[in-house]
Amino acid sequence: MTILDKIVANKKREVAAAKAKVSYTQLEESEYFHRETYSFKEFLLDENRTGIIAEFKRKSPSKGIINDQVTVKEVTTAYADAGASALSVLTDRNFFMGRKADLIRARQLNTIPVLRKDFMIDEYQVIEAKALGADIILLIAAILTPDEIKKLASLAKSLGLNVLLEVHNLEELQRSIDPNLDAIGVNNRNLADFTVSVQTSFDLAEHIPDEFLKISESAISNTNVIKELKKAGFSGFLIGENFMRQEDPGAAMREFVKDLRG
Ligand SMILES: O=C(O)c1ccccc1NCC(=O)[C@H](O)[C@H](O)COP(=O)(O)O
Repeated sequence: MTILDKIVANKKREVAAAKAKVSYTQLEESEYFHRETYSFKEFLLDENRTGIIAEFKRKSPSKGIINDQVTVKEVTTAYADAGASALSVLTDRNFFMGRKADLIRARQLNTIPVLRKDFMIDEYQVIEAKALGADIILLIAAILTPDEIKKLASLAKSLGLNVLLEVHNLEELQRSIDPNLDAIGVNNRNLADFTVSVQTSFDLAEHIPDEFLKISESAISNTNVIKELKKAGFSGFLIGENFMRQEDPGAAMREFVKDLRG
């Protein structure tokens, strides 16, 4: 069983428990359920911002604990001040030490798009994402069929959410493209064996149709890579560990952005 299989098996149990605890009606009564979401595209292409989707990530299966000493408040507000185009907040508890409450907190404190970073396998989670205050959901091609992607993406769009599809290779990309997607993210981390290579983004860039925003995800740790990715057509850069492993992730992002704008 791969780690991804374990995450999905656990997620099925988690979603069943969440459904038993909070009904669809209760989700729809949330203060955020009827809010108008921020446009991912508008923030990513805003030249006053950086294209960086800055992630709040305490722990990961590949690295263990990264940073469990900082708060959502100090980190996400500093990320936004440093020029993040969007925030990514992990809500998976077992494998990433994330919490749904982290997403609510990030929403309360910030006025830029927030991505619910989780393993979406069920329509309930999409509705829940809207209720928690998310603007963007992530669909991971490696764990979904093309029909599931279509169904989840179409539900998300009907709720005003932006949809980011994550792929790791050409086969996943070609079988998963759907008109309801806003952005396609190339994950530079192989989720089966955790090896990382930014070359994956460069290799897939030309295969992503131009109507989708192109995002490069994971293992980005220097600004020269971002400059090269921009030349290859990427407008979004998802960065987690590079900032979160520092004592002050917000300050780390500020320095990074200074260098990027250099
Ligand atoms: O990060 C992991 O170890 C991981 C393992 C299994 C599934 C997903 C995983 N990460 C999710 C992500 O996509 C990253 O958190 C995100 O792209 C940021 O990556 P990084 O900048 O390398 O922290």
